[in-house]
Amino acid sequence: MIVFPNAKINIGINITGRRPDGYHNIETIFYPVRIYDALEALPGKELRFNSSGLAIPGRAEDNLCIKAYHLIKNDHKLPAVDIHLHKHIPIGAGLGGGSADAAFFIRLIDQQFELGLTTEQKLNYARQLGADCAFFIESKPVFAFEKGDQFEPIKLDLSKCCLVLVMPPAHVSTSEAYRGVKPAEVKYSLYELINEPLKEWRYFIKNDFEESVFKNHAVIRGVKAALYEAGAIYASMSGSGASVFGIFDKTPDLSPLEKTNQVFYNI
Ligand SMILES: C[C@](O)(CO)[C@H](O)COP(=O)(O)OP(=O)(O)OC[C@H]1O[C@@H](n2ccc(N)nc2=O)[C@H](O)[C@@H]1O
Ligand SMILES: Nc1ncnc2c1ncn2[C@@H]1O[C@H](COP(=O)(O)OP(=O)(O)OP(=O)(O)O)[C@@H](O)[C@H]1O
Repeated sequence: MIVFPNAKINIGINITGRRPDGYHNIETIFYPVRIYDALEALPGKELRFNSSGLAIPGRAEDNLCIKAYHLIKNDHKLPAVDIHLHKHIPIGAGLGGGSADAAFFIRLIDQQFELGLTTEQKLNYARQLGADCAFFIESKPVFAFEKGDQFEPIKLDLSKCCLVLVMPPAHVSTSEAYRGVKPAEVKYSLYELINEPLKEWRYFIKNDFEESVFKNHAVIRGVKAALYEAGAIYASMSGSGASVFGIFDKTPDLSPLEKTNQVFYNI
């Protein structure tokens, strides 16, 4: 069976507090976008993982798909599987690529081997693999809170807009990005702010990582500014960076950015 894990963007992130488990409480809007990996798993002689496309840092046995396999195998009888991942979602981008692979792997194993997992069971496996992972079990627009793995569905449809994503030549570590932010309670929740008209978002909806990440990576700040100059209605870094998305009412001309960045149109 083959599945196509998609990336996400975060529209706003408020980091509201530190948790006793070392993580942070956040609020964010997750929105699925059309940048995909391809992931195949077939019953095999032994558990194997290989990949093509973008090089994935780290050892194959630490890949989140392998971790997901072991997690499910603790509770269910599973045959060995031969996994192939074609990696296309930029890594270290704030697009949740690794988390998407893990969640789609859980979905694939459930279907292929008819485990009959409930959504709640799949969410529980995903939550053990990473904070972003649970979102990809359903991969629908949601307001997320606590660690970013509890959800409230929202009605948000940007399909009439042109979404553009720019990946600059920079890499941001998620844990380092969290260390750079001083958590603060918010007066108005993103759950309400997201209902404001799109043209107002730039004045109210912020990503708390931007301030400290922009200090260390001027190139990312520059990309956001360039998107507004090109006519974006709203632009923001996604997650802890380094990618930046822009929402436009028509396809912008970003050819100057294409010289030094990877640009994805109509995501
Ligand atoms: C920045 C976001 O992408 C926004 O959606 C996520 O919060 C990050 O999610 P993720 O990459 O799946 O995060 P994990 O792999 O679970 O954790 C990586 C590191 O980020 C920090 N972390 C993550 C999530 C969270 N709510 N609080 C944290 O402090 C922790 O230091 C953790 O060691
Ligand atoms: N299937 C995978 N694809 C990509 N990275 C993976 C995968 N499995 C494990 N990893 C590890 O996770 C790290 C980055 O993961 P990912 O691509 O999710 O980060 P990101 O784009 O910064 O997303 P986010 O911060 O939103 O979770 C890589 O450095 C790699 O070592």
